[in-house]
Amino acid sequence: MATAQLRPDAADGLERAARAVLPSSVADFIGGGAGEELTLAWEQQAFTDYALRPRVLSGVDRPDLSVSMLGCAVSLPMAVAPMAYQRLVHPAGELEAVEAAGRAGALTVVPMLSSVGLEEVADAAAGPLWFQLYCLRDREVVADLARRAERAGYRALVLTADAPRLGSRRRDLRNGFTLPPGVTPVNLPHRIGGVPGAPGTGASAIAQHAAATHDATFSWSDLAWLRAQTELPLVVKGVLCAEDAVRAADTGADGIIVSSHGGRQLDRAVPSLHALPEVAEAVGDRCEVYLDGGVRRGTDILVAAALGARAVFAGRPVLWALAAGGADAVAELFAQVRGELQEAMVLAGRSSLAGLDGLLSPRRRERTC
Ligand SMILES: Cc1cc2nc3c(=O)[nH]c(=O)nc-3n(C[C@H](O)[C@H](O)[C@H](O)COP(=O)(O)O)c2cc1C
Ligand SMILES: CC(C)CC(=O)C(=O)O
Repeated sequence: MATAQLRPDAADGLERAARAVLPSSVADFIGGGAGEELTLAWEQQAFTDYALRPRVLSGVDRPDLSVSMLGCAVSLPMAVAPMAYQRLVHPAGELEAVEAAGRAGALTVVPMLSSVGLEEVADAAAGPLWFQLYCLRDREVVADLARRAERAGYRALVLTADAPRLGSRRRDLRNGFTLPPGVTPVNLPHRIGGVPGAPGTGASAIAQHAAATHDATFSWSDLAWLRAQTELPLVVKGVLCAEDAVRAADTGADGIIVSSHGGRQLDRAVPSLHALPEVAEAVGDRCEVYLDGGVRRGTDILVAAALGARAVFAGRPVLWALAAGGADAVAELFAQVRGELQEAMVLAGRSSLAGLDGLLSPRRRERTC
């Protein structure tokens, strides 16, 4: 697909273009959420609960979009969220997204369940990488992945804490979602790497794999154990309240990603944007605070930054872009978001993301949740 076609409407246009080329079960896996998909819908709606209060005659011509993410200098405060099995949407999988993000000056979180090996991804990357881990029953596998990521040059570890089991994703259950041949969790050792297929059984293969490998007993003491396994900065992903944010900071986390997992885990969970202010206030300068969920355009980044996020992560739009046009389309998505953020900052009279006090006005209407 020619990238010029993507310009008019990056978020929606990319999804349409991707759906035209993807098998419907894969599009459902990407686009779907848990339960009635209420949190999935709320994630994007939450951004419309805020209006911007622009300042005029501020003389802002070229706003500074750069930020440091746990010591990684990036030129855009939007990074790629960890998303499993990217070869589902593009033959080069994670390599393609990492190339585009690097080109755009953005950071990428490579998922534990990548479909290209974590070392191969690191070798190909131009930009900074973090590595994501799930809370697995087999602690030795977790420790070994942490060591491999450190050796390969990843700059931080992200522990996804909101998936003691997989949320009930009804679309995947209905479709009997399976991974096609050649798309496998290559980072995992053989003993836990198999993802059983379930076509026609009404079961989701990835839910079965998570049931066999994720550990719901993983707790704060295990986070302390992981902290002791690595010199890398440690980020906890999936925090949605002040209490857990403080606990994470007390246990040695360096960063927190406020996230509802894109509405894919606990349905009716508070959308991440609504949880962000209490988390940011609770941890102050003790941890770097990030957000994902529903970020689709430059103005979303501005709202999240004004509520306390140092940077944001984008999930589904990157996969839609990857499916629609590979690295070029992902790069185009980043370019579009960069342009939108620059425009919004000039028009709002804000020269940097650190100076957003007084930018937001709550919209006076019923909250959506
Ligand atoms: C297809 C897909 C796969 C995902 N896989 C993972 C994963 O392996 N690990 C993880 O921590 N989060 C995973 N996520 C959640 C994302 O990291 C992120 O929290 C979410 O997509 C953000 O919401 P957004 O899609 O609205 O941007 C996945 C999300 C999608 C859509
Ligand atoms: C394969 C899954 C464990 C990854 C995923 O879909 C998710 O985390 O949302």
